[in-house]
Amino acid sequence: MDNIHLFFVSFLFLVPLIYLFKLFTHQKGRNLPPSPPSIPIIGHLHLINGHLHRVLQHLSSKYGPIMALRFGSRPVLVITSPSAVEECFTKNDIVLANRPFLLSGKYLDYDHSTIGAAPYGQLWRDLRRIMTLELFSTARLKSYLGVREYEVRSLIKNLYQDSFQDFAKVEMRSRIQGLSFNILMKMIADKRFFGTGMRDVEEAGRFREVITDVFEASGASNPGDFIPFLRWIDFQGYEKKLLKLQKKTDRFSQNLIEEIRTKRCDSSSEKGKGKTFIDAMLSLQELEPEYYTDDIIKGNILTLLQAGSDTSSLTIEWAMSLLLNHPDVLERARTELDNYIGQDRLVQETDLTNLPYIQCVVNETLRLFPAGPLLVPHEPSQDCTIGGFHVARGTMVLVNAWAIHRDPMVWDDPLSFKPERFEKVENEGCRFIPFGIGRRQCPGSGLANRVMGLALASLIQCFEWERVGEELVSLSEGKGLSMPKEEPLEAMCRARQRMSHILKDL
Ligand code: HEM
Repeated sequence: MDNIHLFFVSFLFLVPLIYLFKLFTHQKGRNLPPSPPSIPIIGHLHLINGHLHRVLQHLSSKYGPIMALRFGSRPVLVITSPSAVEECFTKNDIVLANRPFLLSGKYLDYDHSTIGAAPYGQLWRDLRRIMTLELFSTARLKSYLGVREYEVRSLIKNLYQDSFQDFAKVEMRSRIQGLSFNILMKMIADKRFFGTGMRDVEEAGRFREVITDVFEASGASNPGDFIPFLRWIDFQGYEKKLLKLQKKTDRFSQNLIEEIRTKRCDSSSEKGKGKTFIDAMLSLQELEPEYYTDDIIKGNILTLLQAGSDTSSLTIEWAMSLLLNHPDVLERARTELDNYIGQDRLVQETDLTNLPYIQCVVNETLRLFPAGPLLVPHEPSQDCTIGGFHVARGTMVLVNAWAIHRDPMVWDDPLSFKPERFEKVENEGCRFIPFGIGRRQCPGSGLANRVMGLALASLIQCFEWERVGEELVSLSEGKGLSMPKEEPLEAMCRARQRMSHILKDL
């Protein structure tokens, strides 16, 4: 046997042996969570075929609500019970506030320098503070109320033009995506794209497609993240794909920054400095240019668009699909609106606190179809215990919110769509976690709830809705981290007679 063959044979035998030895010595004497049998090198990766949240739910039903897996060389912990979630994000909240380093974070999060991907530390704290102040505080949300109402009205007006005479078949996905994208773009760059008839629409359309690709490429979908050897050879060309995506998103966000920079230069007065997220970041850049670089700004623009636009629009699309399949629920929501608002004006965002059933519909949709079915992966910065089990530093922790939301031990009749279940309890605790929990929980939940509530309420108040055919709207899930509906929603829509006098003047 020549040297090369000898090298490969020893490699084949030695690697699994070293791996098993390391595993054994590290784990000896520790109380480890239950785990399915694994295969050397790949661990449990061979079990992952299909939607990850579904596969993990199936495995957890056999191995328990705190289950250990290994994706190649990376240990993974899967949490599927409210009590374990509570322990993770109360006692262990700081330890678990870290994020794992994944390859997508290198390219799409500019070396993990965005609020979503940054490790728990100073940069993350600074970004979270800035975003709370500039985008998510109650005062900030109030100042953007006009933007949200304007965009929802545009959606309604647009639908009215198609449906004022009779029932018309309408495609909903692109309309709703345009709504949430425009709202975010106004907050980020004081710009709206869709519905303007501007040349930017094409550019934004392309960018929206890129965002969908980003969702597909982000997170735990790259085998090279788990088996380092595959990364060396760029298995399936994943790294190349990320690089290509990064180039596209980079150009888009750099252009936005340059536009605002030029506006700020043209106007020397403070008044010329706008109130957008980019303005806020550029003001900070003037004070600390080496800390708040263009790359940091670009990464966070992309994060906001990725985290904020598809999540809300997909949820509205799921909600409309569920309502079409449950006309009784739709009717009850409409009665609530008619009773409280009447027919002399359009519903406004400030009405939402008086429309509890609409909020129940939103919550029930988020329970069945959470846009982050596994939240975003967490990673303990030091060894800790969860449910009495030892969890090593560096383990990727996945919380299966989707499975908890559908657990019959936790919810009554969990697979049925029953918004009224949210009428009884004020605080659902750790069994309802569509926005995560703890210090890394979604900072955009207030914004999302306002947009989803107002959009749904307006669609219900102004239009009659029917399914395109006899059969129910399909509720199959498509590919992607945010669990989109597989087929874009189409529905029959007709403007309500009693609202026509308002709709025709929009
Ligand atoms: C239906 C709408 C939404 C859902 C279901 C949702 C869900 C989530 C979830 C599950 C997480 C991860 C929490 C964790 O790690 O435990 C998250 C994080 C995040 N979300 Fe949302 N989100 C929504 C809308 C938004 C909006 C509108 C924005 C902003 C415009 C936003 C911005 C973020 C950011 C920046 C993070 C990362 C936070 C961090 O790591 O510190 N989200 N979201």
